[in-house]
Amino acid sequence: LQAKAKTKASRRGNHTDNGTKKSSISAWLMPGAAVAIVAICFGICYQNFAKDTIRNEQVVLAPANQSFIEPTQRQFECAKAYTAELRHLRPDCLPASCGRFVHYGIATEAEAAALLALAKRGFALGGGSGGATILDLHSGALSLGQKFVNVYTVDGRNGGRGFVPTESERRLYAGVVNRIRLAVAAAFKVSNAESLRLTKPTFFSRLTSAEARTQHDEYWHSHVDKDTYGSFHYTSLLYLANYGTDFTGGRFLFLDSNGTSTAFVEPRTGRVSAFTSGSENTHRVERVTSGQRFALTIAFTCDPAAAIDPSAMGG
Ligand SMILES: O=C(O)CCC(=O)C(=O)O
Ligand SMILES: [Fe+2]
Repeated sequence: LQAKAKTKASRRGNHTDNGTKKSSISAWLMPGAAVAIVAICFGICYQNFAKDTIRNEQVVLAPANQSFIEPTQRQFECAKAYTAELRHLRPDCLPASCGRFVHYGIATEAEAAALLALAKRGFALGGGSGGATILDLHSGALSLGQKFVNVYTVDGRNGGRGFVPTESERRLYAGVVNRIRLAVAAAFKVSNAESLRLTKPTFFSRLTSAEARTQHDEYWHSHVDKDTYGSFHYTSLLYLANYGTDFTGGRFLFLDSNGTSTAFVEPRTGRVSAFTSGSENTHRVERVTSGQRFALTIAFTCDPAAAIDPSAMGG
């Protein structure tokens, strides 16, 4: 994992974002590796494109930079490269239009609490030395200091790092993944929901205001998930902490092509934010200024070769 992380870090050095370096967190998350991170939310403000919600509630248009607290959805055109890739891969996985939504009720508060407990049990076995700690449920990659360990393969008796999700935690995770998958397919009017498959990395993140020690800690850079993670076509975030009480800062910002924030999401326990993963949804997470921000990243791919089994924790 360390080697992979280093490879990622070096690759990352080649990326630019308006002349500045790109997210280090993004670097960890590249395929095969450990993981990475970051965060955020889902806001909104594409008032010109507002259309409807997945429940057909009336949408209240908001001025730029205002967040949406109630379930809501925005639709707009996909980036050309995104559409071209999906059309080639699997046309029945294409969204009717690209967009983003924020929703409650996909996971109950009790379920979010149980997932947070699972995350904390894993994080207790490691912890990054900077502001970002991630635990990839699929690969087992866990931040430890400035490196990563594998919580599944490290011998718990010798290393004290055995991580064993219970059967009920495995079922909970797989159930939440499935519900989000169906919500994403419905929201974006994907003609064949079965064409959407979970992909990696799928990880818990804990973000704080601690000073960055490695590039992986720099979770606040602007990025496009499709570019960062390769296999992501639909990104979802299940938040496990509350903006304003558990932590400050740390909102999820959607950015326009000038890098200006046009909408944001305030993380709230149980809130699910989901969006198509192309450059139509360029985003970043604000730096956390106090407290701890917990989230679970669950993403879906249209590429059968990049699909993973939600119950296959540890590979
Ligand atoms: O945690 C979040 O709200 C967003 C994280 C993010 O952008 C990412 O992991 O790529
Ligand atoms: Fe992202």
